[in-house]
Amino acid sequence: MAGLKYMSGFGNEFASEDPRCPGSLPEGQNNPQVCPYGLYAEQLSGSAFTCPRSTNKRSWLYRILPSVRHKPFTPMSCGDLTENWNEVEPDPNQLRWKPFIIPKSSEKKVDFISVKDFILVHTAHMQGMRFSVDVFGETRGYILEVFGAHFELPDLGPIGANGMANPRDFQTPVAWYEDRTVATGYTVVNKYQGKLFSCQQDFSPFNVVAWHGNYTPYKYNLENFMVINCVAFDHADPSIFTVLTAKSTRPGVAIADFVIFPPRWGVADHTFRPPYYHRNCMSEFMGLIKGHYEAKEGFQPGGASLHSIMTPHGPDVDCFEKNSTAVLKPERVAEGTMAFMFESSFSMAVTKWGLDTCHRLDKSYYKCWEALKNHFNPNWKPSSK
Ligand SMILES: O=C(O)Cc1cc(O)ccc1O
Ligand SMILES: [Fe+2]
Repeated sequence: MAGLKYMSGFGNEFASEDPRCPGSLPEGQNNPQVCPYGLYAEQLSGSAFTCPRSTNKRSWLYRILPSVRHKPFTPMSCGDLTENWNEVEPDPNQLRWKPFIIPKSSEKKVDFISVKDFILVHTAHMQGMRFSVDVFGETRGYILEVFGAHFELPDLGPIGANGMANPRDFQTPVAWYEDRTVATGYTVVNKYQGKLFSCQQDFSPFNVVAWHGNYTPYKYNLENFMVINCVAFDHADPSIFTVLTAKSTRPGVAIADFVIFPPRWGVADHTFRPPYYHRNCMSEFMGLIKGHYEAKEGFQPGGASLHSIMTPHGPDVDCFEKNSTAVLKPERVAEGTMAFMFESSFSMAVTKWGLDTCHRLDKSYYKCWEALKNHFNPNWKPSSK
């Protein structure tokens, strides 16, 4: 929304009133007998009531009409969205998708709801905050829906008190309401147990005049990430680039980590600088928002890759050969690019649409490693330093 103001901080207890209604936030209590301005009080719980304070999330919303005033939900077409994770056989191969096609403006309009299900990591069912999506011009996006935990900033350990994604760069919108009814009504879509349902109501759901709490939407500009990188030798694990983590109950093991590969300096000495070859007990789903990913040609903006649990992967042959002989001097890595990874301790099932119907699977992906040569020399001798 143009001109919308934001408050800065991550996970804060915020309080906000639409400036058109001063005093709309009840003072000293959440649930007065009658709310200021004749508003309705509604609590939105993002955690069990009894979660410890450190993980308890809830907000109190003061609405023109409460969310409950809607016509009954009825099932709607789910399109290619699925909740059946057994519809295709598991595939442990390296998978890569070409950029997903943006429909021509002459074709049927695609709205957010008909967007395909890409990755869904789920441990329990939980519904969340209502939102609308508006885009300007041709747009692609990636969505990660995490159930059972909320994203947190990762601990910084020896890095210290500052760095990586800094809390102040997260922005939460201030209260803003619209008091609108439209003849055609508003459609609210609810994803419930993996299926879509819709209901009609005659008033705007964006009718919160005042609110307080710590369960809020937020936005974060990835360019604000304070990048840490190796300044001596060897390639650091990509956990140094974690923006947010949704923790599981096992310490250090994430339901999902959101990791980025931002522009940075590469200065490591006597090191093969790009990502190493590896097999990981976590699943790695990657996307490229813009630019070029250092370890792979053929990974295009708007495309994606999935390297499943223990699936071997790493730099393509050109990247390996070039970087094995490169003269190492300080250089900018990933300038003008933004790749990311959703890393999860869960196995990821790919939908029928993703494997088949979308026709974007790059069937020749495996070939990028085929020309890797055997450089083994049994007579190799350490060179004198
Ligand atoms: O596979 C990938 O490209 C992501 C990745 C990057 C890196 O620098 C180290 C490990 C890793 O999984
Ligand atoms: Fe990887």
